[in-house]
Amino acid sequence: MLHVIDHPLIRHKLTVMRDRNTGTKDFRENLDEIGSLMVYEVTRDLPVADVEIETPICSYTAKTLESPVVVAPILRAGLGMVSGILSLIPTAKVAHIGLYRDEKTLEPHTYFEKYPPNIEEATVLIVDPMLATGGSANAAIDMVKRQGAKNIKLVCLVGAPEGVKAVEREHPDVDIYLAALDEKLNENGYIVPGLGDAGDRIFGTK
Ligand SMILES: O=P(O)(O)OC[C@H]1O[C@H](OP(=O)(O)OP(=O)(O)O)[C@H](O)[C@@H]1O
Ligand SMILES: O=c1cc[nH]c(=O)[nH]1
Ligand SMILES: [Mg+2]
Repeated sequence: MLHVIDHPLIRHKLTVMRDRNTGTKDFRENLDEIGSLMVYEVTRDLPVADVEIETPICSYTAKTLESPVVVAPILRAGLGMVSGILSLIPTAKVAHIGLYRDEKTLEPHTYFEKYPPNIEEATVLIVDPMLATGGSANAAIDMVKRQGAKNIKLVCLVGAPEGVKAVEREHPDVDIYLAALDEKLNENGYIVPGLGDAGDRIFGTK
């Protein structure tokens, strides 16, 4: 299921990121802030469990998060969303999924993976600013499923309809969260209007 998280603050910050004149510092800061704003909606349906506590006044059956959360950024660009998410879920563990998209074939290639233990019980948030053809997201979901993860959400900033369809087709059990659903992909596989190459803009590599 696709959720587009439409909020004036997210729209405003995304506009700053889309602007070609925005430099690395402001691009990073806005990505971080949007990550925080999105995670509030993304975690809305996390399961909670009863816990017995003593307030200063009385005994009380309160609620606590039932299962751990793992944040799994797709390198490199996904790293730019991690600190914003951890600011709201500071106890989350972090997995790393190293993937790059071949510039010509647009096929994803894996170069690194590292996971915290007990990922089977966790809610896994795969994060990447860009969902273009969906090849990288599908590969990342395959990878975490191979580790035993069952409860997976995909959190991206900007998605193309092509990428959304590809993930919905291969992984109908994975909810997709976007800050914006853009128009299309161009002939080079870039999202239109998009925000360019997220990794290069975050890390200043172009
Ligand atoms: O949906 P897709 O067609 O697979 O494209 C999206 C992927 O491309 C970008 O990564 P890139 O390969 O540029 O790596 P980088 O983050 O290291 O720049 C982006 O961050 C996604 O991971
Ligand atoms: O528009 C796009 C598509 C893939 N990767 C990006 O960083 N941007
Ligand atoms: Mg890139």
